[in-house]
Amino acid sequence: MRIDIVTIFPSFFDVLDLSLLGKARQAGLIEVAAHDLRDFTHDRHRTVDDTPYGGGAGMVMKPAPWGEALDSIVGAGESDALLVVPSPAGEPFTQATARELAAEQHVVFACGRYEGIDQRVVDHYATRMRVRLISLGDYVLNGGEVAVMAMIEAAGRLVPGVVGNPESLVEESHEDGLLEYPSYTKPAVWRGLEVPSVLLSGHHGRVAEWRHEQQVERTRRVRPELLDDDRPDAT
Ligand SMILES: NC(=O)c1ccno1
Repeated sequence: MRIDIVTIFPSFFDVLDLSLLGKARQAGLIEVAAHDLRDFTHDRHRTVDDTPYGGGAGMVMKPAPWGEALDSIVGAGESDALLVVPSPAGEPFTQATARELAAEQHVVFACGRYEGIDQRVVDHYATRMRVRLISLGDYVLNGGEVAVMAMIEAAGRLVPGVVGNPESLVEESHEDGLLEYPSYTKPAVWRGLEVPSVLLSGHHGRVAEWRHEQQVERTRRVRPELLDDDRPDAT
């Protein structure tokens, strides 16, 4: 999987050299490159924004630097790459979205700042490639960088070979539509709190049943909307 990120803060993504994703990059499972949008400006101040047509507060990111930056990544014609633009106006980012991104060969992330990117950038590239506006949630960030970091983390860990034990990806929140069950490790008693006895029973069938019950109970309590009516275990 190849990831390109266009941002005015490329060093923000230096952290991707660490931990699991860092190892995945060293192993060649994921390639990541951050590009400075200001490298695609031509004035002394390396200007990337201007006042909005129609007035209003804030500044809008100019289309020209974006066009040069994105063309430097995907070329001048059509592209099979996916352009992702983090935006509060986008579709919700879910585990299913993470899986979809993980299956892509090439994802280009466009990190907007200020009041956003001139709409014509999205409109133009939508004629040449797939474009998705994606939102982390119903709140506004100062820019797309934090959202892109979360998306890269969520999708990157699903790329085959990145996580050592693929089994650990299966029993996680949202993978099967439920929140994950509570986990425990040694000691069996900690500050007077005991590990549920079923987990000490060695009876795998009972442990699996208890864990599923815990998933349904936690989901019903915290995220009842995830328990759609036709789930057999939603009753
Ligand atoms: N909610 C979001 O994903 C977002 C992206 C940029 N600003 O907000």
